[in-house]
Amino acid sequence: MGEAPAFVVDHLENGHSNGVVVKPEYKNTEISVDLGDRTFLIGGNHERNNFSICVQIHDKNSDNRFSPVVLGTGPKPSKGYSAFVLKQGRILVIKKGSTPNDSIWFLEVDTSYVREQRKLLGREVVAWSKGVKGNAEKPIVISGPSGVGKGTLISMLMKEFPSTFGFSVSHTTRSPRSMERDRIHYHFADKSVMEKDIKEGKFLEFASVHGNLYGTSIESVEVVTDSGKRCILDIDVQGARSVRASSLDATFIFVCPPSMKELEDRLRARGTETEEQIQKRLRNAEAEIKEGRSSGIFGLILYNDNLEECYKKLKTILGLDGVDPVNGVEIEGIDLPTEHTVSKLEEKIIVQEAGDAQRSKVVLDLSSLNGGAPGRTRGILVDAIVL
Ligand SMILES: Nc1ncnc2c1ncn2[C@@H]1O[C@H](COP(=O)(O)OP(=O)(O)OP(=O)(O)O)[C@@H](O)[C@H]1O
Ligand SMILES: Nc1nc2c(ncn2[C@@H]2O[C@H](COP(=O)(O)O)[C@@H](O)[C@H]2O)c(=O)[nH]1
Repeated sequence: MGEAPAFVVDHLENGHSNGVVVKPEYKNTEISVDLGDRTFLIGGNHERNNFSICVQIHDKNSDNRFSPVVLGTGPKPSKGYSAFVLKQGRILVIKKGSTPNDSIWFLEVDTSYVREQRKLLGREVVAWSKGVKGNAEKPIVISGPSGVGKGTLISMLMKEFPSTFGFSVSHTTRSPRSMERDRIHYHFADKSVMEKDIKEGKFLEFASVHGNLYGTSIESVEVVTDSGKRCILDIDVQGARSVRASSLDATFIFVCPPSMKELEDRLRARGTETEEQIQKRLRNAEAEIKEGRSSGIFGLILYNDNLEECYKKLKTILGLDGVDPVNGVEIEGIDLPTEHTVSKLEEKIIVQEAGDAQRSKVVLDLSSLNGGAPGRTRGILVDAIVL
């Protein structure tokens, strides 16, 4: 299928008022993007005020204008936008006068992730994904029964490679253990709040595990990827299955204990659960190990018998043998001229500095895009030219 034609950027004169005060500098900055029998109205900040620009949909057939569920953290309001319809149900949005790390965004309106979420939520859905230069390593999903040593292995990895890996801090409704701190080990959440956030599509995955609710918010993954680090998720098998079914491309690792007896000994020695909870976790472990080994979710299975040996194998499969632990991946932002005009030539976007003096030009090559919501859109190749 060919690429849809570039759309027309309309600056709507009147903005929209539904009772929320709009900052004067962001008034009248809404743009409209035509896509089939719908117009996407992007910009202004009448709904979410200063936090993220607003998205509304105008259905041309019914002449109805409504607000979809907007997933992901979107761009902050700006003094102007340009947009282009790309193939595969995405709209490229370029901000004027923004910081390098907030300049390029993709609004997904009909990608497989959006279609999946639409089905799940039973409502119209769009999703924001920030555009970043180059490619980063895939997130790592680590699963395994409780007490097998996932947390221990992840801590070793983060200690040795502090600037390479970042931990996705999950939400849970279970109570904190004595050494656990809110927002470091988990976001300890109220069940009703977490359920509401799940309904609003804020979670990449969630599951009921050993009697409590656990989940990975989209924001938790974004925080890590935005810091330029490779994201590690410590989640149960049900969660791993959901991530596998999502559009997040990840490396899946399952950790097995040497025996059930050893698993039980480790859980007891950890001393964090009551006898009743230990029994529940051990009962669940049998099914988890069976599924972890046979479901095809996990591309890699590690046996955590001797901790040092297991850690060495983990580093080997992550390609970390002989890697300098100090240097992490750095994601650079995309620096655009503050005032600019934008044009599109096939899969290249040309951003030209406005004005008569020596003008700089930035060419964004979108031919190798990958990733996308939930998370970042990667693979933008950038050429900066000073004329
Ligand atoms: N290879 C090993 N040999 C002996 N003890 C180990 C080994 N790996 C981890 N342990 C110990 O086992 C206990 C459980 O480990 P850890 O807390 O990392 O498990 P986990 O898989 O993260 O559990 P949960 O899913 O409940 O969070 C800890 O006390 C840890 O020190
Ligand atoms: N599906 C998810 N599972 C998660 C998440 N965070 C943790 N977990 C799993 O829960 C059990 C129990 O953890 P504990 O801290 O109470 O011992 C463990 O297997 C974790 O992997 C999550 O966000 N989603």
